[in-house]
Amino acid sequence: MMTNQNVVTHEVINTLIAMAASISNSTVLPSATVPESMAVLGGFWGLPHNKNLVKRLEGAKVSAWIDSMRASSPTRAKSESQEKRSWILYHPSALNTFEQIVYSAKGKQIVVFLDYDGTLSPIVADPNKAFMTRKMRATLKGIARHFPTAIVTGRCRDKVYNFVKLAELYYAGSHGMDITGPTKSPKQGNNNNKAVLFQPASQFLPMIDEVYKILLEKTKTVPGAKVENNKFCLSVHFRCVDEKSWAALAEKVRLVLIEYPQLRLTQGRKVLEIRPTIKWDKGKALEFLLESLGYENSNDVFPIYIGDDRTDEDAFRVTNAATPSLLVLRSRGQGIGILVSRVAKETDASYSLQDPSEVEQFLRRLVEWKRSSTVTPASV
Ligand SMILES: O=P(O)(O)OC[C@H]1O[C@H](O[C@H]2O[C@H](CO)[C@@H](O)[C@H](O)[C@H]2O)[C@H](O)[C@@H](O)[C@@H]1O
Repeated sequence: MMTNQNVVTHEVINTLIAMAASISNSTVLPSATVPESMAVLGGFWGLPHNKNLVKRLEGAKVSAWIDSMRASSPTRAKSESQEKRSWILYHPSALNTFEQIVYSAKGKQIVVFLDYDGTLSPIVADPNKAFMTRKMRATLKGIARHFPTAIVTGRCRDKVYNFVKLAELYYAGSHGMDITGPTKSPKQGNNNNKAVLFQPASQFLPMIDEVYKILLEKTKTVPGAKVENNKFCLSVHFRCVDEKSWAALAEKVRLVLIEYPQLRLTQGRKVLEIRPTIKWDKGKALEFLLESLGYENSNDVFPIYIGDDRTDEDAFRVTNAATPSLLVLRSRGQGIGILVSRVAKETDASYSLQDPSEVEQFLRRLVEWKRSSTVTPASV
């Protein structure tokens, strides 16, 4: 006999899939995908929904998003914990291991990839005021003089350009869905770089704009909530929202997204990010840029990727989905990922730095190392 407990509806399965995806890789799968293997669980699609169970699962999904946002922005109290002390053994400071890093890069072309928020600029309450220091800009200028350098960010490309203001860099905005090359040579000469422009999600622009307007409207009653239009993706900010209202805000976002199965959601530092379901992320952007620079299948390149957020894991992590010959960082076995964090976090990065000021120190040492290693005997 069928009881309420064993009634598993299509909707419940979809919610379960979305929850599992949200927990494992922050991905909301298209609602149409119900694995056949799960049908055997019940084999009774179309029977009345168990509304309480559905509600509980939907609530669990919202809680999973919130837990994930919390995990991305843990409190400082944990920074000196035992956990951090053992974590650092596996993710040593890139400053303390600098010599080892540059030794591995010997004879190879270093290419530098940098996330923006939390990596080049400190995290602040107002996303429009996430300025980087002059010192950081000067160091970045030096870096770009010696190595191809790209900013890879969830931000809108124009907005991040206005913060960084360096025309000699590559920019990959909207989580890598909006890529351009330098418009100026780092050495002030002619710009011989081939023009690079890649926008794999252009067809989603009208939908993103539509969802932006809906979210603005739906979230306006939640004090502190902000919705940011990052061109090919959106961010819903929780940082200035009372934690008691986080679940309600996340629920509003969930309800809007039900109507847009072509969009998916990821969690960052007190932010929910909404973007197209295309197979494109910061890792793919890194591969694309290496390829544009002529380093496809090359052993002579040493990419260094520095980032602080969950979305940077796509670049740290092994990926061989689209281009099996190109693997990201660890799997290339020749580059490194550096996580910027004061606390222990699960990561595929090999090294760590504590904050943007340590990132600046690391980059400055890289410039000094390059300068000293290219000094010719005649110029000494
Ligand atoms: O890939 P990123 O460059 O790290 O972009 C991720 C998000 O960064 C920004 O939000 C974060 O920084 C804000 C300013 O410090 C902070 O207020 C917010 O809480 C952080 O999540 C940016 O505003 C978002 O649009 C990006 O998605």
